[in-house]
Amino acid sequence: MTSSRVSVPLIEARNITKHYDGFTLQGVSLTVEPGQIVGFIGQNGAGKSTTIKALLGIIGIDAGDARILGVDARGLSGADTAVKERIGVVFDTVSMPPHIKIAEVGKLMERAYRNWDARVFEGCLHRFKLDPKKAIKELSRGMGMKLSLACALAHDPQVLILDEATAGFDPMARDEVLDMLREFVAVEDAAGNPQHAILMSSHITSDLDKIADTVVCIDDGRIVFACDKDEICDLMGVARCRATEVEQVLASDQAPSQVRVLHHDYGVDVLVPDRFEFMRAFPQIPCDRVSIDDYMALVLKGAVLHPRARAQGGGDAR
Ligand SMILES: Nc1ncnc2c1ncn2[C@@H]1O[C@H](COP(=O)(O)OP(=O)(O)OP(=O)(O)O)[C@@H](O)[C@H]1O
Repeated sequence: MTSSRVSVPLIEARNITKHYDGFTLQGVSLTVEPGQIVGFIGQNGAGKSTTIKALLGIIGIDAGDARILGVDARGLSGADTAVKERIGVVFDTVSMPPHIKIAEVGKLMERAYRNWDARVFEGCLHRFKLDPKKAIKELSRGMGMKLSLACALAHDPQVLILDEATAGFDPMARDEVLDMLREFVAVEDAAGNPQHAILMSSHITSDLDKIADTVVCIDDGRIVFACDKDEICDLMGVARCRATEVEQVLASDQAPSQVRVLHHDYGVDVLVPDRFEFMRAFPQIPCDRVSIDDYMALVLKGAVLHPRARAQGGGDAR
């Protein structure tokens, strides 16, 4: 942020609850500030799409508060078109009539959106190598997603909400899309204040490693962590220990009050808060950069040990 101005979240969920038979979204809170890309992760069925639909007012919520651009999600469908135009949404499926051609999509969108920018749309088609003469039914899944993203960007949104929208991209297209998302979120007003933000759910955590500022993880309807991505990926480490080395690490002054560990057949992964300090203290133990996948596995499947409590006669806990 280049300004000391207090920024208002562009997307905000506060304690949202939604009950389905067999699943409950339980007090989900998340915020996306101007200039931020927030990655939303979690296992299949964890509640990502339900949260996104609740934020967009596509489904009703039982309790809590969901807002985009300050507008209550409950009133979003009836909101001013000007508000809806400022929200770009891409799901993992294309919901357009199968027989129409890409060029016709542009014409239809031009009529639907006041701020439609045909040059942005055509620029996206060019970058994505999409042929305007192709019909929707002739597009592969990845091509359909590219078209949806082109449409979302061309109506000049302030926020982009992407639900598994990068799943169909090949590696080259993926890098192109990540660049476009970075460009989108870098837009500032004349005073240098960021104007745009992105919330994107994804199972492709390597994409989030590259572009997310914050990573929010949901599991079984609850938020389990919301972390600064750089803190995970740049500072933390995962020490690949043998069983005997774990005791050594836990007994050291370096050990924090809680240590997350994940047992494998071949050893034990130990999450360390500062991998550079750890490598100085234990040069013989390999310690890697933590990927978002590693961190999620350690949090969701690992155990928490309390070395200091153990030293004083306490035990281990989940
Ligand atoms: N309309 C619905 N009626 C009943 N249950 C639903 C409905 N929509 C979603 N669910 C349930 O809510 C839970 C969360 O689903 P959701 O689609 O939010 O998960 P997700 O995290 O997006 O998963 P994935 O990564 O597989 O897309 C699942 O158990 C799902 O079966």
